[in-house]
Amino acid sequence: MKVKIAVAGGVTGGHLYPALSVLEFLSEKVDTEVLYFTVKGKLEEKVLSESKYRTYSLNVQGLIRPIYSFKNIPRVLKIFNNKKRVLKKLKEFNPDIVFVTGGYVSYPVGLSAYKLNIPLYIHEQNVIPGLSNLKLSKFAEKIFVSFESSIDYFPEDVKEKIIVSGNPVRIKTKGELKFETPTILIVGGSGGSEFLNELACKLANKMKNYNFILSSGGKKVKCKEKNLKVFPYIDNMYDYYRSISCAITRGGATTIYELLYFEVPSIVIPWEGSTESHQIENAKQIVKSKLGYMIKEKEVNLNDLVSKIEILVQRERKILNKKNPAKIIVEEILKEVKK
Ligand SMILES: CC(=O)N[C@H]1[C@@H](OP(=O)(O)OP(=O)(O)OC[C@H]2O[C@@H](n3ccc(=O)[nH]c3=O)[C@H](O)[C@@H]2O)O[C@H](CO)[C@@H](O)[C@@H]1O
Repeated sequence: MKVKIAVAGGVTGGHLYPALSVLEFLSEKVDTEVLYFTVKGKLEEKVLSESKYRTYSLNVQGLIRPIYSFKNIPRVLKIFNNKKRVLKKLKEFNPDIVFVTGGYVSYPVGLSAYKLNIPLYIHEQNVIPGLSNLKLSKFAEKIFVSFESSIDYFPEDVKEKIIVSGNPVRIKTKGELKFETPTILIVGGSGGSEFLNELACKLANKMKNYNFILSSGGKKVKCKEKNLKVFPYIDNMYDYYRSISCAITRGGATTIYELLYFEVPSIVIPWEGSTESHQIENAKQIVKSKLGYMIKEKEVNLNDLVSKIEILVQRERKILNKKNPAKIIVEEILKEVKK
């Protein structure tokens, strides 16, 4: 059996990695031919250049909020211009299924799938669904969500198509890591966070008996502390999640799901500039599952943070063997293709 699948979802790691996790699982099961719609110059073009998947680059931009801003006119025009290119490419490729994971690139791809009568599956990472996925939900055959509470945000007439699958986790390892000293990972999402970079410096300076690892997103780090190791990006997050004592992160949905999946004791400081403050809703999942704390940026206090870290690092870490949500989505894809 061979599956031809067209995929879109990127610009940030939060949209890209769940899609890649599904493709990895699918390729393990069956012979797979992939066409990935990418956004010019964005993260997915770099990551996918090292993969065996075929790509098709689009020159589109996301919409500025509020939506009815005149600045959006050229952006909407770009989306419309690209729609014709997508439709043509998709028709040529003629996939069995189209799978999108949100972000503005998903919209023209999902809409074209619907026009061409190709089954459309969508995955939403965030508790509050993104605009593209929400608009595409009525055209989709199946809608996968990471969290049960997302269901409330979808229109009534699409709810029967929703499956609470969880968020596909990417398992990429370079080998087991072992830390002698309690180690705290600080990561501000796929693009990094200047706020967390600064906080990492303050914490490393105040907590000399702990090791800190920071994924800076290539953004400036203004200190050189002995107990702070800085990487512009970490490729093998899987290895770190399994071996650290605790994490301090932003509230990106994919990061949040990974923390839940690997049961990492965590402190989440959501980025409040996110659309509709959706990172706050994501972060609440950590509190709900009693895995750690959510602190609003304005309420961050160094002494309070130190005591929270001291509590979290006491928790015992377990190595767990859970079902990857990617498997649930792959099973549904295979059922659809076999129809
Ligand atoms: C600024 C922005 O638009 N943020 C959004 C974006 O976040 P962003 O891309 O920052 O997404 P997430 O925090 O959800 O996910 C980041 C992903 O990158 C990986 N990673 C990160 C750092 C690193 O060094 N190495 C690495 O592999 C993480 O393990 C994770 O898989 O998409 C998310 C999912 O739709 C949204 O919830 C966020 O609000």
